[in-house]
Amino acid sequence: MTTNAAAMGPGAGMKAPFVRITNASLHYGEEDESGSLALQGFDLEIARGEFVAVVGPSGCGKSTLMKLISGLTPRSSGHVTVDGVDVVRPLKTVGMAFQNPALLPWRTVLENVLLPIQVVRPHRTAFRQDRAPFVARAKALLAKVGLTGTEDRFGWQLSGGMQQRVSLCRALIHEPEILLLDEPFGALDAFTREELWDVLQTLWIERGFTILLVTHDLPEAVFLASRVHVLSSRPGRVIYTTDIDLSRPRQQDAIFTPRFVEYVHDLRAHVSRARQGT
Ligand SMILES: Nc1ncnc2c1ncn2[C@@H]1O[C@H](COP(=O)(O)OP(=O)(O)OP(=O)(O)O)[C@@H](O)[C@H]1O
Repeated sequence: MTTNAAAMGPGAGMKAPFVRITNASLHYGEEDESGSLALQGFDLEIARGEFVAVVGPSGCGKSTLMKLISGLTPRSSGHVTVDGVDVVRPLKTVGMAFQNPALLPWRTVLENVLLPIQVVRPHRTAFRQDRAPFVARAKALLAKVGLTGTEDRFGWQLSGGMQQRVSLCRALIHEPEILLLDEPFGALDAFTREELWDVLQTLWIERGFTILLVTHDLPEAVFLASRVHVLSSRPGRVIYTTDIDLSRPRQQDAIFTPRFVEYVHDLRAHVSRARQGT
């Protein structure tokens, strides 16, 4: 593995793992044949501020990994800690975005972005007392992703790419320490997707939070992440890890360079082997 600090970005050089998963398993339902063993013998460490991507065959447990780290579904065995805290219930320090932006249609863009603040303690109480700082924060985030002027519109009045930008703002409004992204750009056309790569990379470079990105798109993983993990077929575990030693900020042209293509080919070979179970 390579460890070029310039390429690794804000999280580079920080040793203590922010996320630590040790020999974890996650079993849905009963632990007999009626259930489903999604993850087994799972080990993973993510440094604070690191941008990590996870790729692997369909159904190998990538989304389950998100649930494991966020505490939405508890592990069946092993250890999972985030910032040294045992994950046994849903964490408040997590922001999440999915392939489907799932904006509430009766709420405006601004109200959608503010939703986590209105739901999650302790922000809820502070919000009731004084909305202004939160509204200012939401507007600043919308400006950051190029959506100034859309605050009073509804999600269904926006394009898919714009909705996904709103979803990113909603995931970030409570200033989470870790952002979990489950194929957030999977439903978008190629040009919009690449625009959002830039938006996400800029947000990460500026704010330095930890990101775990699940994606089927290998160029997306290589463009965005500093480290990519490949999972085995179900039950998933990490079978291959590579550091992406490309300088930041990465430009769209980078995807045509031989080194970029080499990373993608290497990952494709490992995912292909994982699919075949070899
Ligand atoms: N709530 C659930 N109850 C039972 N089994 C589940 C549940 N959620 C996921 N599974 C099973 O766990 C396994 C891993 O699912 P998961 O969604 O984590 O995979 P994935 O890698 O994200 O899939 P994909 O790449 O297709 O999105 C699959 O076999 C799936 O059917």
